[in-house]
Amino acid sequence: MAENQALRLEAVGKEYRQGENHLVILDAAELTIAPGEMVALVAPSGAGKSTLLHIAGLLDRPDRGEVFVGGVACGTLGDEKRTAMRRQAIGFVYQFHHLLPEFSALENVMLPQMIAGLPRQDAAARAQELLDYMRIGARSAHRPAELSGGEQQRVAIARAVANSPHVLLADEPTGNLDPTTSGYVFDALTALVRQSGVAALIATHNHDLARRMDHAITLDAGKIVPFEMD
Ligand SMILES: Nc1ncnc2c1ncn2[C@@H]1O[C@H](COP(=O)(O)OP(=O)(O)OP(=O)(O)O)[C@@H](O)[C@H]1O
Repeated sequence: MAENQALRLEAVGKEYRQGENHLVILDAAELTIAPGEMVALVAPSGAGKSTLLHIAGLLDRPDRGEVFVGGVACGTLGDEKRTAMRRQAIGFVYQFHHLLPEFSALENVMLPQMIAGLPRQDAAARAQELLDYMRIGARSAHRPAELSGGEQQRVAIARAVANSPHVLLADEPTGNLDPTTSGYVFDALTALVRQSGVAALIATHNHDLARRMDHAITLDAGKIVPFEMD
């Protein structure tokens, strides 16, 4: 891949048709995110934020254009290869942690690695390392219900990068936290992105967080354009 392109959207188009209605969500949209770069996606409700994240995350296919993940063109991949690519090369973080309640923090971070075929011991070592990095290593035996909201979200972030993905997609990753906790979790997320070299696209309505990223973008009539903050 081009050194500076962990995620690239090239001339991406997406429309929804419902009866007479014809909704253009993405129109020749262009986006490139380099390894270790953080891009804020700040878009009003209904502008197409989820559509963009789903297309970048290979959960949905564009009508036109191409998505490159780690330099690989994903448009022509069959369903099985896309799923494998999604599991290996893309990490997701949501507003709510979606951790598995019956497993410990460590096991939650081990699981995606074991699904990818890593031996249990190696997965455990990597999971502990990531939890330590997220400053939650001492809580690795706790189940999600025994963790605070900020701690749960740290585990979810560690899980998202467990397979060393090229791309991290996050949808309001601190949206459920109070401002102080949100700031701490965002600090940990930033350190992890910089250290791991994952390319991060982070949807947020929080302008303070958006300001702390490398760029902020928004959607305007289907185009991806810079978001101007006041
Ligand atoms: N499968 C679909 N069929 C028809 N219209 C859809 C479909 N999915 C989304 N839309 C419409 O496309 C537009 C963009 O949807 P999307 O979910 O991407 O918005 P969003 O920016 O993520 O909004 P929010 O922040 O409220 O979740 C909306 O007007 C939505 O109603």
